[in-house]
Amino acid sequence: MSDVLAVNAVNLTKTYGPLTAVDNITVQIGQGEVYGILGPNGAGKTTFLRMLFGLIRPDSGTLEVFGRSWPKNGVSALDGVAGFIESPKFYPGLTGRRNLQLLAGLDGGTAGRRIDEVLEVVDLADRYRDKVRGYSFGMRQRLGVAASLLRDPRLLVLDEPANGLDPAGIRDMRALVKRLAESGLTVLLSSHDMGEVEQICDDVTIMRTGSVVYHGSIAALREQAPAQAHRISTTDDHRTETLARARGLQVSHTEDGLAVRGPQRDVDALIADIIGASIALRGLSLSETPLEALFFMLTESAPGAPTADLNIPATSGAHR
Ligand SMILES: Nc1ncnc2c1ncn2[C@@H]1O[C@H](COP(=O)(O)OP(=O)(O)OP(=O)(O)O)[C@@H](O)[C@H]1O
Repeated sequence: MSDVLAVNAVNLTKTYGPLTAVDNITVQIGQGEVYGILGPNGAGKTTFLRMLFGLIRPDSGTLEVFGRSWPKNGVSALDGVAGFIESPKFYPGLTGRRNLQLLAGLDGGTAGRRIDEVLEVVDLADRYRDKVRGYSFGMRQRLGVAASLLRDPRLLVLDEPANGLDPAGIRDMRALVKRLAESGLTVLLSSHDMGEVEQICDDVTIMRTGSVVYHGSIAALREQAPAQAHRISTTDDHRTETLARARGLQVSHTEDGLAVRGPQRDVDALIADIIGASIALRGLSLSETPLEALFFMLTESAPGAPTADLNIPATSGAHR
């Protein structure tokens, strides 16, 4: 496999009037990687993908896909790239197979011969005769992946593929993306869900209001994640806080009580202390997972603060 990066975006910026949607970001994805672009709504993920597909032009910076760029190579910059931004669109009155035939006709080449194979890959082989209007949202998303696979891509780009799916649809879509990734395809997936990216991707760029706040491996990010908090609410949170601190636990205040972090045995001892002190326990639950907590810290706190606190410079984990 060549050393050429699947995606090499350097110092990309895109503005809309006064708004900087993407602010000087660098994203480098090796061939065969399963890469996540993660961020809350408005972070700039879709704007980045639009630039990658040549739908909009960056104000500055360079973007190469397998060594090709729009300014130098025009539309052939997209050779080997397939995917969809937001939701794929189909003719609802035509069957899934007919829709794929029309797309294969536009693509030419060997695409037409791959229709049955790609329907099989996305688990729609038994529904290909049905009209798309009868498909669930998840089936349409999977048909979108099938349409992308018709082009036999080397890079598959998926913009929030699990968005709007029910739990079963999310499970099926994740399983599909994992299978595709295992087949050696380079996958670029945008998402606002840390759990999804953690399950599927090896590496991630986390964005917030147009900027990169982290890029590197999920494994390196996991090492920085804080301990999972227990959310506790009682009839006397003030005394509970004193008891928790006496146990050496970290305590912060939440909307409905306290968030307590520390070794499980100390949390267990605290619960016994609370009951021993005749304080009634009203609620006890685990907060978001450590990586989710880290994601919120990176994307929601004051600019500059999270990365400093967590010792994660925005450019940490540079993998080349
Ligand atoms: N065509 C446009 N004109 C003006 N502003 C835009 C345009 N496209 C995007 N923006 C703005 O750029 C910012 C980034 O939007 P973008 O859609 O890239 O974010 P995102 O991370 O994909 O979020 P979402 O998950 O909500 O799609 C937002 O503030 C958005 O309102």
